[in-house]
Amino acid sequence: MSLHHGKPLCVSSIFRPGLYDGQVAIVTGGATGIGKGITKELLFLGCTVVIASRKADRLADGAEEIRNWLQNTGRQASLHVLQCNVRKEDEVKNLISTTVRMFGKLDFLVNNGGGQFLSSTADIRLKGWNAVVETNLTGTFLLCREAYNQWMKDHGGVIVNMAMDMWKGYPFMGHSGAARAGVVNLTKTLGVEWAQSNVRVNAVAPGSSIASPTAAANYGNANIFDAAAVNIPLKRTGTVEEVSSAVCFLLSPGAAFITGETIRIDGGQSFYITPNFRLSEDSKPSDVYRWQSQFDSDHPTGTKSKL
Ligand SMILES: CCC/C=C/C(=O)SCCNC(=O)CCNC(=O)[C@H](O)C(C)(C)COP(=O)([O-])OP(=O)([O-])OC[C@H]1O[C@@H](n2cnc3c(N)ncnc32)[C@H](O)[C@@H]1OP(=O)([O-])[O-]
Ligand SMILES: NC(=O)C1=CN([C@@H]2O[C@H](COP(=O)(O)OP(=O)(O)OC[C@H]3O[C@@H](n4cnc5c(N)ncnc54)[C@H](OP(=O)(O)O)[C@@H]3O)[C@@H](O)[C@H]2O)C=CC1
Repeated sequence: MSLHHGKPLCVSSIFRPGLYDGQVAIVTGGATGIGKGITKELLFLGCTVVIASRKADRLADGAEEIRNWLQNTGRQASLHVLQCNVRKEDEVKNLISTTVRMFGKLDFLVNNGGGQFLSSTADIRLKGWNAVVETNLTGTFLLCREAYNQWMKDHGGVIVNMAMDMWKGYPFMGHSGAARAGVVNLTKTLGVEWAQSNVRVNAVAPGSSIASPTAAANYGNANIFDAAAVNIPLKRTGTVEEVSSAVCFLLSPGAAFITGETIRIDGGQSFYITPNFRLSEDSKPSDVYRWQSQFDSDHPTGTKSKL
């Protein structure tokens, strides 16, 4: 246990220290929110981690914070930063080839980077639809394909993709719901196709409830995640650590016989009834369709013929 301002810093990864010694991982979106949590835990467990996303300043700030955090645990971070927009094929190719060149291998890929904006589906412009689908589905596809073709096909590896609570559709995030459903399906396909190369491919599906300041800023509402708690059977929002531990499990030998799977991390939210974003209270009941009885002669459109 190391000291932090004279006090022991409590680090509580459930996994054994050194579990990922000598391993190399890429975590997209690894400088903020959930991705930062995953990066910290992988580093703490001994992994070399490359974090990658669009914004250089975000990557630099996140890396500095992570390095300081890890130093307080008494470990040296093998943390590296590469700029990459997952929507750009050349940048994805470069991310994988640079990582393999620098570290000699690639054991883990965590496709965490992504997101969307809130909008009724009727109002989404084609450019916005494409931006969200390219970020979440096409970006995941490109990273998986390049990781496989450039390294994992011949050496094995583990991939974890990011889905969301879109199981009942996702009102006001129709673009992302559709893209993440695609990610879940792609995960199953790759789990089967790449099993022959000893590559496992799984996903996690956090509920709409993993509080992080960067995520909340995306919606211009710092409290957006608090509203979710009433809809969660476990009666609270989730933490980045709770997503990270599921990711670390899927990457670990403990999950050696799991592939093509998506794990829900949502406190039971997706099995419960209410979505985060509700329809207008003004909406009227919909039209009813029913058979009319042959005796219903009073009904203006009733039929007297036998059904
Ligand atoms: C809370 C519930 C659960 C939370 C789950 C989470 O995931 S938390 C994680 C939360 N974190 C994240 O989600 C972070 C990552 N997310 C993002 O960076 C963005 O949401 C992105 C995915 C749209 C990419 O953005 P970008 O800047 O690279 O995109 P671009 O410049 O290439 O073109 C974009 C086009 O999309 C449209 N459009 C964009 N915004 C809006 C809007 N507010 N309104 C309407 N439309 C909007 C617009 O058409 C625009 O083009 P235009 O018509 O203006 O020429
Ligand atoms: N928080 C939640 O409740 C939930 C989150 N999720 C998903 O989990 C993931 C992490 O979200 P969270 O940490 O909460 O939110 P953040 O907004 O903090 O994280 C999003 C990350 O993705 C990166 N990113 C966005 N677009 C791209 C791109 N085109 N190329 C590369 N990187 C990109 C961003 O970095 P940069 O801006 O530098 O590119 C940022 O680091 C996302 O996919 C999100 O949609 C899913 C369900 C629920």
